[in-house]
Amino acid sequence: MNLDATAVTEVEGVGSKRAKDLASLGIHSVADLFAYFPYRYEDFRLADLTEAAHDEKITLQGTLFGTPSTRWYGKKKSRLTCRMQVQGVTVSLVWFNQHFLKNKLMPGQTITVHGKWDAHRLQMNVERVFLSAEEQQRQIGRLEPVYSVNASVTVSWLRKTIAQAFRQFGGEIQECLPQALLTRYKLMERARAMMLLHFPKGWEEGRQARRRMVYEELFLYELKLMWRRRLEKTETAGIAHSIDHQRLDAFIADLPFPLTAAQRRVVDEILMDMEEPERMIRLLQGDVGSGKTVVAAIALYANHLGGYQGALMVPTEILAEQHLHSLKGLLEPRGLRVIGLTGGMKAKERREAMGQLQMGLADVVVGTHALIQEAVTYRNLGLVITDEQHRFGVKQRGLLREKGQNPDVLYMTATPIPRTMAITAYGDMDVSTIDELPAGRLPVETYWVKQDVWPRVIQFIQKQCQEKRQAYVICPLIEESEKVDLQNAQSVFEEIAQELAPTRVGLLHGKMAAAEKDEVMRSYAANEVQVLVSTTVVEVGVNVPNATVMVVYDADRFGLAQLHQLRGRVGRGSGASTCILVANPASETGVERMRVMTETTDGFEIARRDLELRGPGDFFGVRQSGTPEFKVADLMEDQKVLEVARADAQLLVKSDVLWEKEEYTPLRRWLQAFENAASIVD
Ligand SMILES: Nc1ncnc2c1ncn2[C@@H]1O[C@H](COP(=O)(O)OP(=O)(O)OP(=O)(O)O)[C@@H](O)[C@H]1O
Repeated sequence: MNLDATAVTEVEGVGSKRAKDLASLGIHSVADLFAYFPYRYEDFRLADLTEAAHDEKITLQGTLFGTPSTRWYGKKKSRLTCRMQVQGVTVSLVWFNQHFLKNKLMPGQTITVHGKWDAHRLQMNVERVFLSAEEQQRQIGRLEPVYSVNASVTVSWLRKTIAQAFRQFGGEIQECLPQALLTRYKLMERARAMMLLHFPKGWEEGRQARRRMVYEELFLYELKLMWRRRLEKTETAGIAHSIDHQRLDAFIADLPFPLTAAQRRVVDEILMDMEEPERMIRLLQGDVGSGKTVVAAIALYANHLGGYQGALMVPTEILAEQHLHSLKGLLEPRGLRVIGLTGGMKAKERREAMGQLQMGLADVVVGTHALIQEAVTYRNLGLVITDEQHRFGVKQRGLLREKGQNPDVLYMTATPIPRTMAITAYGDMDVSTIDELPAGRLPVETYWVKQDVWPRVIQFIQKQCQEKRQAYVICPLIEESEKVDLQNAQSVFEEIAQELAPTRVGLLHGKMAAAEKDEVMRSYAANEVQVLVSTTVVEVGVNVPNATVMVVYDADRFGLAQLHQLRGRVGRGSGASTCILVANPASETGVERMRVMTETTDGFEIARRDLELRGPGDFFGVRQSGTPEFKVADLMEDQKVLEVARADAQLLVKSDVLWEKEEYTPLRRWLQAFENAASIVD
């Protein structure tokens, strides 16, 4: 029996109305119902009063004494109190708006209560009460599942429905993991684990059930990634680039600076991949300012030497402009033709650029998403380098494949992420890391100041400008408060322009026309404008090495990853740089963020602290879409399991047993179903 194909209406007590309610929670089949796990458990084990923590929910059993009393607040609101002797201590019980209980509470009676414990007043705010002996016996020691529900479904109805589903269909739950893995990790069977996750008999059993389901979830996830990678690598043959190493080495030797050891290493990794006939799908991660652009330029040149066109795709037009400029500088002296292609270009220019790509007149193109739109065709695209921000997913790779192109792909990310995150987010890629900054870089001195010293911050900027340095002043802008934020940026701009006159100050924000933005950015890069007041459009990738001051206004409104990116806009040359965070944080997290920023400039460390402060869900929410929400696994807690599951999946994808042994049939089916779907979904 296929539980995925069994509708919830097959469960007794679920009619079409109820099925609709369940659908609103994303539950359609019996399998969905089983996989709708509780997010926590109500604990009905009796608490030890000496250990009960303040504000925690606990369960107590004791003997009532004295008479309960009710106090009324108006006609509807009441507060019922009663005293109870528990483990030799007198505690007070409080019920809100349940005056009708008064007659049921008899002095001398033993009852069990559950609710929030106030350890200072020795008082419980009672949520559940169990009066009869049978009721108490049934409830004490239980762990009751709590589900996330909405207005149309209650927790208790869901609990009952899931229990009913187990009675009818629990026996149909199929094992999906091979026996070898179950034995190796002493994992319990799938059916039992699912049952116990919903209805644990005790904590230890619950823990074991969870362990099993976490492993399964992470293993299947990794297996899917490994499988996708294998499909892409083997079934779609890549390009075995033939690279003229002599000319490439000459190019590298002619760069204005020697490569760092880390750059050299990642260049070798990339070249090796390119020379292989298998398709390259590689992630290049490096901290801000670590010099990824030049690595990209080298790869593009190598690709050209093998006779192919290359593309560099970036998230904003400003960046496209900047990279176009620097790639032209590096590659045109070598005889390459480098062109730009963005959505903001005039129709005629666009047509011209597209024509050059189609005819093979252009060797390298730099642009935004416009690069892979349907109308754009390439003569022979051999390498696409792209930015993490708009992940060039399976869908986009498919788009190119449909055009008969199967280029190598290199992703660049300036948000270094901890290893576990990299494994989950980029599990289907190889990873190269630049873990070293160019020599001579001074760490950016970072200060956190309160808003009342703003005039002194302006003075500081002025002083730097007198020394011919440049400064950024960044103001937050978010959609919800866009209007006010824009006004704010505007008035900060006016204030600074006035204070610093005749120093030239520029303003940049996302609402400006593309040409206007380009012009402001160009004049800033050329040092015609010395101070740039901007909303976050400069966050990623902008490179103006002469800028040495970064002021972030209302810094607590930015996340850590963003602050790190912003700070990375300075300290890109040999001059000493300063970052000033102006903030009066309203929350503890805000304070903590400021603290982290002043304590470290290491992007990996900041990513780790960010993760601690926000939890992985959020981390991905901002940076990545398309990263899975796990049902049971928790990336922070289950890192080790993830690593193990990944290694197991990697091994299995390469091994023959997957295809030959009977016990692997469920996994095989699962992968094949996924293979069929892979062409439709990303
Ligand atoms: N090996 C090197 N030695 C000295 N300077 C270097 C070296 N590599 C790169 N640079 C310079 O360092 C600066 C930063 O490089 P780049 O713009 O490539 O950084 P990035 O890794 O793209 O950083 P971000 O992600 O912050 O934009 C540039 O001005 C570049 O010319």
